[in-house]
Formats: sequence, C-alpha cells, structure tokens
Amino acid sequence: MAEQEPLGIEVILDEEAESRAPMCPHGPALLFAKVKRKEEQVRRFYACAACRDRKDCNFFQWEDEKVSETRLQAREEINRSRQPPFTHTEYVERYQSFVALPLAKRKFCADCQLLLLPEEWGPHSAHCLLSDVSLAQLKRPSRLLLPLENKKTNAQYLFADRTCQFLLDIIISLGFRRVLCVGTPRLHEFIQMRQSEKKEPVMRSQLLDIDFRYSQFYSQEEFCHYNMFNHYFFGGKFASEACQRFLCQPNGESVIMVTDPPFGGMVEALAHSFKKVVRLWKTSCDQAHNEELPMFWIFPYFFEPRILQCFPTFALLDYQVDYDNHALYKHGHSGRKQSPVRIFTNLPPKDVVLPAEEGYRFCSLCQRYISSENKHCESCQACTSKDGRAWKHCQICNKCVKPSWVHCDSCGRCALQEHPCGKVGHGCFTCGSTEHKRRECPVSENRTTMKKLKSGKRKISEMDKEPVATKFQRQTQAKRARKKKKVKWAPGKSKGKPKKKK
Ligand SMILES: C[S@@+](CC[C@H](N)C(=O)[O-])C[C@H]1O[C@@H](n2cnc3c(N)ncnc32)[C@H](O)[C@@H]1O
Ligand SMILES: [Zn+2]
Ligand SMILES: [Zn+2]
Ligand SMILES: [Zn+2]
Ligand SMILES: [Zn+2]
Ligand SMILES: [Zn+2]
Ligand SMILES: [Zn+2]
Repeated sequence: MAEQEPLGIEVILDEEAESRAPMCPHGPALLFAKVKRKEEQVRRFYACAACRDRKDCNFFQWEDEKVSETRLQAREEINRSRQPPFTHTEYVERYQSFVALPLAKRKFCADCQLLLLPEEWGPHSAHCLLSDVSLAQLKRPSRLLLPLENKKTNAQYLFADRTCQFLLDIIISLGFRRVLCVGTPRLHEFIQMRQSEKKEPVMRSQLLDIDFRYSQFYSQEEFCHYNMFNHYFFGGKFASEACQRFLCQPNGESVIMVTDPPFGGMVEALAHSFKKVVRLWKTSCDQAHNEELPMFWIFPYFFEPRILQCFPTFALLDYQVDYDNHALYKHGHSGRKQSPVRIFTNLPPKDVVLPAEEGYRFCSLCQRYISSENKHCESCQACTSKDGRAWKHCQICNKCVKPSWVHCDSCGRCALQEHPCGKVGHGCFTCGSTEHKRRECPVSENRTTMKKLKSGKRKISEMDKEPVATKFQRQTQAKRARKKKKVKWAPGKSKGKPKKKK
C-alpha cells in the first residue's frame, strides 16, 4: 500500500518496510518516497515516525544504504541517551514518595518538568520551582505540565473543559465504561478524577501518549509511553500487554477509543496504527469481536476525504471541538473563527446527541445532529455545511459551497471573489486542502498568532524534557552542527534534497 502525502512525499506502509525499519529514539522509522516525475528513479528513505521537524529527530537512512557496525552502535547509544531519565517503574516509586511528603516539601521543577524529591533540590535551586504541590494539582497533570508547543511534532492542544465534559457525557450516555485515550491526556485526567471521586457509573481509562512526562503521575496500567505514528510502545511487550489487558472487556464493560492526534500528522500512518489497536482489541481476552472498535477520531474537517479513505465507515459530526491553548480554535471567541476541528466516528451519528444549548439540532432526513446554521439542501439531499456556516447550493457545480464563494466561469468552479483566477485548485501550500490558505492552516499556523499565544509563557522544547546531562551533550552537539552546513529538510516538508546526516 502506498499513500500519497501532499508536497511530494509519500509514506510506504507495508510489512516488508516495517520488518526492516531501523530504529530512531522514537521507535521504528517510517519508509518514505519522494514523488518525482515518472521517468525519474525514486530513492526511498527511512525517517523518524514522530518528528516532522529535523530539529527534533534528524534520523535519516536511505532504504538501500549499508550501515556500518560502528554507526549502528553510535545510533543505539543515541537512542538510549534520548530515553526518559527514569523508567516508568522508577517514576511510580518517585510518585509514591512524593505524595507521602508533607505539603511544604512537595516541589515541582517547572524548568525540568519534574516532581522533585527533597534530596534532588540542590541541582534545581536556580530553576523555577513550584512549591506546595497539592493533591488536587497532582490530579490535573495537564495543568501542571506546560503544553508541548512544537507544532510540527507535538502540537499539544488541550481540550477546553466544555469539550472534555461533552466527550465524557456522551461516552457515558452511549454506555461505554472504558476509554482508551490516544493522545488525549486531558480526557484521561477527567476520567481519572471522576474515578477518584467515586462517581457512578465507574469509568476507567488508559492514556497512550508520546509525552513521557505523564509517567510521573500514572501507573503502568493507566499510562503507556506510545508513538501513534508507528504503534510503538516504548515500554515494550509489558506495555503493549497492559494496553491489551485494558482493551479486554470483562462484564460487558464496553470500550471506546478517543484520539486527537497532532494535525500535522500523516493520516495514513495514523490509520495504519489505529488498525493495529483494533487488532489488539480483537485479540484481547481471546474473545472474538466481529464488530468494529468504536472510535472518536478528532481532527479538522478538511481531512475528511483522507480519513474516509482509510476508514470508509466513519462519519463526520458537526460538533466543534475547542481547545484552551489554541488561539484560532476557541468556541464563540469574539471575532475569531469557529473551530474547524470535528469528531470522526464509526458509531451511528444519530446516537451521538450534540448539546441543544449550543444550538445543535437533529435533522430527521440526515438522521444526525447538525450545527445551528447548517441547512438541509434539497439538491444535495444533505446538511452540507462543514464549517458551521450556512452553505449555499451552486447549480453549475451541482454542490453546496461556502457562503463567501461565487461561481467563476473561467475556473469552472466556485471560489472566493478575489481568488487568483486560473490558479484555483492548488489549495493550501502546506497540507493541500482547498478549504483554506496556508496562513490559516492548522498544520503550520499563523506565526503572529503563535507568538501572541506564547508571550508570557516559556516554550518547552524537546530539550527541556531531557535530563541535564543529555541536554548539555545535545547543546554541544548542536553548536558543533551549527558550525557545519545547515541541514534544512523534514519529511513532508521537503523543499530541497535530503542530506545525509548520520
Ligand atoms: C492535539 S493534542 C491533543 C490533546 C487533547 N486535546 C487533550 O486535551 O487531551 C495531541 C496529543 O498527542 C500527543 N502526541 C503527539 N505526537 C504523538 C505521537 N507521535 N504519538 C503519541 N502521542 C503523540 C501529544 O503529546 C498530545 O497530548
Ligand atoms: Zn525519531
Ligand atoms: Zn530543574
Ligand atoms: Zn439534513
Ligand atoms: Zn447543495
Ligand atoms: Zn460553482
Ligand atoms: Zn477564476
């Protein structure tokens, strides 16, 4: 299977490529091919599955490249040095010691993003420390930890409470009692809090996320350090078995998977991993599941065609997902746009009741809940709005289009009045969508917006999460690298030729 990525890079997802994939610090690398003109030979290469920015992980290897034993060893050393400073077992022990401390001794280092034990205070004395960490704060790690802001790699946008509460309510009302949270730490936290308050019905959740800082707060049954682009469990078989145990449904405690991947991510690689999660679910408890694993995949609506290609039974719901720390996607924020982030699901849309108090209503013809301004079009026989505004039908295009669009005879399609005539159809330079311009792309957002968002907040980069020793090593390495020629290339973002680095 070979799926095409915009901007001329495709990811090759087959067993053969997987079985021979070299390892980077983020698990098995993915095989990519640069799409060239027909006559040209395509040389395929492996690159990091998690990081789209070479600054985060510069792993690169030609598919047919012979790698010397020395280089393999050096690579293993790098992979080891970039793992978290503690094992998950150690993190759990540290947490137990931490909660046993009196309040005055409970300190969190904001610079290192680490819960500190008293004997460790010394090396952190010049760092920014948060004192008197309460149990209530420990129950909300997503508020204690600074969101990872590298938009290409992590893009940690956290749900607004409104969205989190909605998701939880709907999940409970649909009868689910277990939630596999893939890249949804805040939803996991909501469920864990509920559990500690002993609310009925009892809900359980497990978080799979690449952000290992969560190992500090959750047990191995509650959290797995996981890469959703290659279905890699950093904790090995022990961790994947913990996930499989969680997916097993004793006493009919049915399970749903909720995922909110970084938007820059390759849809096809994500879908490939999620299908593996489905297989894990199917083999859990040795029970035969004939049905599909219920899923909520949260993603911008303009990825609909690509998601449906991977999961044809999925439907797009009208509900607008909101984030706390995303300047562009805040619900009803004055003068701001409406959020383009939606829920894709394999559950019958009619069962997912959207909140009437936010204007959603039921369309009996479409048998689903729709946003207040979405209108049922007689010609299309559907409620056609995707962005929440009322769309209008174009007789020539024979489909509904955005209200701001007009039909252009020269282009033979609808577009904005002031479109570059004769050039429409190229879409967003970054993600290929024809729904927005690059400036509005969620994959690479408006720089000024991000700057505003960041002001007064320190950016947490991959470096800040590392132990001091590794951080120092990397800084020195980085200085050395800067002296050398600059390498400007990342999978999916390619403009120039990839240059060998390792
Ligand atoms: C858009 S945020 C979603 C957070 C969610 N809205 C919440 O509030 O719980 C993406 C999440 O996926 C995680 N993530 C990013 N890359 C990942 C990867 N390769 N594998 C697993 N998780 C990843 C991030 O750490 C982050 O928690
Ligand atoms: Zn990597
Ligand atoms: Zn520190
Ligand atoms: Zn309708
Ligand atoms: Zn229509
Ligand atoms: Zn038209
Ligand atoms: Zn035109």
